[in-house]
Amino acid sequence: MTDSPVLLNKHEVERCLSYEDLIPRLESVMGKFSKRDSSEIIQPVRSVVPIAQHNGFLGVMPAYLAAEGILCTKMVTFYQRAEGSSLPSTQATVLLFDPEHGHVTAIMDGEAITAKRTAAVSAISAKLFMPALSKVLCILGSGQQARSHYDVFTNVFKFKEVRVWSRRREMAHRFVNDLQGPVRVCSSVKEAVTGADVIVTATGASEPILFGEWVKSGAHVAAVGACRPDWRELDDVLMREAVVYVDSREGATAESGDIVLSGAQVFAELGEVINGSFPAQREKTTVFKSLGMGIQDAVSAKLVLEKWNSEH
Ligand SMILES: NC(=O)c1ccc[n+]([C@@H]2O[C@H](COP(=O)([O-])OP(=O)(O)OC[C@H]3O[C@@H](n4cnc5c(N)ncnc54)[C@H](O)[C@@H]3O)[C@@H](O)[C@H]2O)c1
Ligand SMILES: O=C(O)[C@@H]1CCCCN1
Repeated sequence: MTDSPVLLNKHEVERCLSYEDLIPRLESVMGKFSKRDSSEIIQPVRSVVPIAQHNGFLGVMPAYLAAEGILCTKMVTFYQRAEGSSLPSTQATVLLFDPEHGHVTAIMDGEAITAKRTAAVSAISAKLFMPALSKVLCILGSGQQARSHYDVFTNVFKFKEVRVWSRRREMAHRFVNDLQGPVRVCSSVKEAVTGADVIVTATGASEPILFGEWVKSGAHVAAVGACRPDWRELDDVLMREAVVYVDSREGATAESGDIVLSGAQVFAELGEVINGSFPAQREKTTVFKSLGMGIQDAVSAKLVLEKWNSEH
């Protein structure tokens, strides 16, 4: 008989996962992924089941990291919510397995993992691609991802000014009221992004909200939303003028409306830059198009379980 799986709720997962531990693990696994060595990492593009009646999707995200002994899958639902809805748009559960025997070792909340690992990967992109003397950070959106991006970006970097825009101004004010530091609420995307060095787009938009004509030359955009092949956050001008980096080329080709519909060329994966096989073109306008990967959830879940095991 195997032991029952460990069950970890959102609070426990949040407590056991620090950006300090997460960032180097993500850099390492994304570098390994980009070597495409299937004896080391297997991670197919996620399977997505549309839930058309309810404007939602179910995604299944398996990954096997042989050398680290991690077998994992995340199951994630994401919905386009009506404006004003208080329901979360993204919900997830992560399962860790014993790779040798196949039983489940842990079942944990995936919302905290999704929030933190996505923001940590965006911070890695900013570390590589943002202008050398970046002073102004702008966040578009005021939901879960906006919050985790605020946390890690203000922790890892020192910005002189942080701005936020949300389609409902009162939500931007609520976002700011929950934070410690000063943040300027902007009333339009144009106002928010003008002159910004780093722009995070973390919205549920399915049409472009960020236009290239507003983006300062040399700025870095970490684009987190628009994770369906017919959804957009960024316009064609921005996509065609920027140097475009992605987390996974296969994922981007299958799922990113910003890439597929604009016809933009992908320059490199983040892992390829980490490995030194492609350069970080920091002096140019850059877009990091994030879609999310099972390997990111897998190393995050392993960190959570290691920390929890060390305490019990
Ligand atoms: N790249 C990844 O790995 C990854 C991971 C998780 C979530 N996401 C995506 O990131 C986005 C944000 O996720 P979240 O969990 O923060 O969601 P959330 O529901 O907590 O927040 C969504 C934000 O987007 C805004 N928004 C919704 N529709 C909009 C529209 N049409 N125009 C402008 N703003 C709009 C909302 O007002 C809110 O501020 C979603 O698209 C989600 O699918 C990506
Ligand atoms: O990688 C993820 O977890 C997310 C879930 C929501 C849609 C986009 N990708």
